[in-house]
Parts: sequence; structure tokens; C-alpha cells
Amino acid sequence: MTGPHSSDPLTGREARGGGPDGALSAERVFAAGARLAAESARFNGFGWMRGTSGNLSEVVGRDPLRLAVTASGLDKGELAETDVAVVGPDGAAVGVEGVTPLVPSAEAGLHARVAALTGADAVVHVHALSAVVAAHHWPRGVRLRDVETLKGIGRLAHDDEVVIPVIRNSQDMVELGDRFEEAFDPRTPAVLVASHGLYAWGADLKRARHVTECVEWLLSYAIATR
Ligand SMILES: CSCCC(=O)C(=O)COP(=O)(O)O
Ligand SMILES: [Zn+2]
Repeated sequence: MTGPHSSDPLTGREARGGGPDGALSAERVFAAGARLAAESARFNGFGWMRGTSGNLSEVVGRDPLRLAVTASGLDKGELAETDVAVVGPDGAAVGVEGVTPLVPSAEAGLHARVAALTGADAVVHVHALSAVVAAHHWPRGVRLRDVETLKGIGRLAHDDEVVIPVIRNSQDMVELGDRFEEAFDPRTPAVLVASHGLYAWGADLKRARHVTECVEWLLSYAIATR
């Protein structure tokens, strides 16, 4: 068994974690890891998580907040159930007995912030080209109306203008989280990060996937009809 401060066998990097979280089991973490790996392979197949891009998370504890998040820098088309890290509210690694402490996604801090602010139990971040192109065309938000697929993100298809917010990119997850907090609309489960990609969320990973797929379609539609 590996202790909470051993290095990542793939990257050789040390995961800096807090003390082990006794409330979490390795089984729970790896079950989440299996779901994250399956969705990651799906999104990689769509071309939205090419190479090492993108990251996914699932809430595995609320009090205190704990997320299972994809490990950093790995091929997102080839993740295994064990390619997962556990983080706390600030995105820092938390040790779990029986879980080798891989380096969490560089964007884990934003995942935790999204989960805390929205109440969502799953967060998806993909580098879909349509998200970056749409944010380029509409840096103050992507406006959508009168299209049936809006129902797929929980909005009305008609008589409702939906704005998908756009925030400026940053590598500082606290700064990015602050921008997210200011911009997000609780009615619209997605935010674009300019020159970067898309964040979407849902009550579980399947719902977050459906939102991601519908938002990506809506962005492609907006670009095609502009
Ligand atoms: C070529 S991906 C650059 C980093 C990034 O934006 C991303 O989504 C993947 O980062 P991670 O640390 O989760 O692998
Ligand atoms: Zn990214």
C-alpha cells in the first residue's frame, strides 16, 4: 500500500496532500474514478478532450467537501479508474487510505468552487473547439433563444433568452473561481472560459454529460448561424 505522500508513478511528481480522510474509502474513490474515466474516453472520442486536455470531477463528500478529480497531465482517452485524485475545497490533494496520491488536475480548485457554488455533484471541463470559437465571437456571453435544444440544459426553448456567460482565462484558480462566481447564472449550468474551454455541471455525471453535449451543440449552432 502506498502512503499519502508517495510520488505519482506516471509523472514522478509528489502530491502534496493533507492527512488521510478516514471517512472516504478507496472503493468509493475508484468507483468515481471508473465513471470519470468512462466519460473522459467518451469526450476524447468527440475531440473535446484531446491529448491531456480537460478534466472531470465528482463530489464524494460534502461535509467537508471532497471531490474525486481526474489526475493531471494524463492522456484523457486512456484513463483507468485509479487515475484519480481526491481534493478538498481549495483543490489541494487529500489522502485516502489505499489510494495512491496522484497529482490532481491543475484545475481542481475551480471544480471545487463550481461544486460549492452550484450544489452540483459533477463538473465537466472540456476543450471543445466550439467553446473557444464562441467565446472569441461573443466575449460578453453567448445569447441563445428559440431553439429546442435549450430544453436539454433545463431552459425554455422559446420565449426565454439564455446567455451562456464567458469569463477571462487565468491559470490562477482562485482568480478564475472569483470570475466564475461573479458570472455564473444558477439557471444555466455552463460557463465558457475564453481561449480555453467549457465548464458544465449537473446533479450527477450523466446529467453533466448531457448538459455538456447540448451546450456544445448550441455553441456550434450559434457559430453556424451567426
Ligand atoms: C493541454 S491541456 C492544458 C491544461 C488544461 O487546460 C487542462 O484542461 C488539463 O489539465 P489537467 O491538469 O487536468 O491535466
Ligand atoms: Zn483546461
